[in-house]
Amino acid sequence: MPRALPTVIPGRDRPPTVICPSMLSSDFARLAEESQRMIELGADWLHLDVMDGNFVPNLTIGAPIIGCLRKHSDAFFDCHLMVTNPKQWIQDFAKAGADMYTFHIESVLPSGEIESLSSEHAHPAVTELITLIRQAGMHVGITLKPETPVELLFPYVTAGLVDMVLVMTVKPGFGGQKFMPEAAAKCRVLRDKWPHLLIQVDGGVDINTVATAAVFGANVIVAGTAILGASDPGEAISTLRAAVDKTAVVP
Ligand SMILES: O=C(CO)[C@@H](O)[C@H](O)COP(=O)(O)O
Repeated sequence: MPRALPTVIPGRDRPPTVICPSMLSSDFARLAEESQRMIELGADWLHLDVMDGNFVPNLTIGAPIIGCLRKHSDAFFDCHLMVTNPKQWIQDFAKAGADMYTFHIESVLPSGEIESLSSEHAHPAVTELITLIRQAGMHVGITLKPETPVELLFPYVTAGLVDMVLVMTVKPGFGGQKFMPEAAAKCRVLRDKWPHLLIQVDGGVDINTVATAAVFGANVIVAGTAILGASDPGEAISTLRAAVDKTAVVP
């Protein structure tokens, strides 16, 4: 069983704020220590970026490292798969102790077809992948690159097939890039349609840009440089959380 997802607080217009340091910005040689430190400083989840050097031009960690980390941490492992074949790694990640398995829709849909695909009908390859992730005992996250239309995700959210949508606010592949507000605007479209959906943003999120993401409706915040690169990461976590909480309407 994966660790539980946050539940909606009565009277609030969206699910609770979840702060996820991106461990891509940590010293990988000290991953266990750094992960422990993030949780002690108030982080909710650990965001683990998995890159295969093919889907994106960078290579990071895979299931073996995540399995090693699991021996040192009971935290929620939020795994973002930037890989060409997400189906290939499902069992390995489930065994390694991943809680959330977030895949890119672009890695499942044939690239030449993305523009012409319907936003009304689910694609069988995507639903099959979602079923396999769930059967393996993980929560399901779906994500998209900044240039991919958000409407392509609608069939899976409408059908209640996914637990979280990750809106990428940079081109996936590297930490330390500039936040793209036009990509973050996809959160508004999702939040208006699904008030209780977990909506995650990732890429260039810091104390200056987080309010934009939160006003658009994001409640799950990934930050690498802004937390792990801060002189006081605990303060950075609190500041990000407070900025998001401030935008949540309490009637
Ligand atoms: O997935 C990615 C990059 O592809 C991110 O998780 C980055 O690691 C975020 O880093 P910052 O932009 O916050 O430095």
